[in-house]
Amino acid sequence: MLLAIDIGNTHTVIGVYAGESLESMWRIATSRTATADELRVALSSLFSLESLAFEDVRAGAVASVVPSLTQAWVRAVEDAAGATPLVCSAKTAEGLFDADYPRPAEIGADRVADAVAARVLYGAPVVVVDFGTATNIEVVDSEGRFRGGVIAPGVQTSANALFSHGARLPVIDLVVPPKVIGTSTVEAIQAGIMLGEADRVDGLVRRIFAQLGYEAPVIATGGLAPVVAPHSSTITAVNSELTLEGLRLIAARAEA
Ligand SMILES: Nc1ncnc2c1ncn2[C@@H]1O[C@H](COP(=O)(O)OP(=O)(O)O)[C@@H](O)[C@H]1O
Ligand SMILES: CC(C)(COP(=O)(O)O)[C@@H](O)C(=O)NCCC(=O)O
Ligand SMILES: [K+]
Repeated sequence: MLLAIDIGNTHTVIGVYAGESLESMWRIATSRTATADELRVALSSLFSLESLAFEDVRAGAVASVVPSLTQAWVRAVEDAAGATPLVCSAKTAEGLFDADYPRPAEIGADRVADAVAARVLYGAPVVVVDFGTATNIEVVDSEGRFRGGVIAPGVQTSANALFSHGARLPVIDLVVPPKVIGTSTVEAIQAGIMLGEADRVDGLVRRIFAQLGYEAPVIATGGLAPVVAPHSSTITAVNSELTLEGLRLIAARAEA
């Protein structure tokens, strides 16, 4: 089995693969100050919850965008599974990740994994929109090369900024309102945040197509993808496992 861990700024997603099949997937809160011991305890409870055994883990792969947690997770996987995980980056994904980009080392590991999975699973060209703490877009051109993309505030991040600066504004649920013209404060904010997000992505994707000179399938992933994607006119598929799939592909290639 492969233990794949995607450490995002808000959530850490943990996947257990048997070959190409994702057997278990858990989403836990990312705590920036967690220690390797705490992470090992978390891993061990999740494993026992589904009667999985550490002995069956043969390899690990980690994509981290939270530098303070990378080593803690590496140690937790080593302690639990006895295997040193591959740490995903533009460099360790070499062979699967071809970047036409000035400084590949600065690309977030989740973006590398997303781009790899999208190209392998959907072909090139392809665009990924990852709705997390940030809403980021990855562009893979018709030659299969990562060309760069977009980093914008994520849905919850934008909403938080609005609440903290508007003295009279209530906290809202991140759901899409029935109509764009809000007839209450809550609906008006939901229209601004949720429909605004779908339209912002569509506008950015159209600009990306214009720059490339051609269109491409657009794959949505990240916590809020299922909520926003139905309201977008450019997103063609939702794949909530895209980042984990990228880790699986990168780890498989590193082993071969
Ligand atoms: N399963 C879910 N259902 C609804 N909203 C979610 C879910 N998971 C995450 N979110 C929302 O998406 C935001 C960030 O998503 P996530 O993909 O976890 O970010 P990151 O990859 O940056 O950790 C969270 O702030 C939360 O509001
Ligand atoms: C863009 C990100 C903040 C997205 O993180 P997430 O929303 O998944 O928590 C992350 O990929 C990151 O820190 N990237 C480094 C900068 C870059 O990719 O250019
Ligand atoms: K993201």
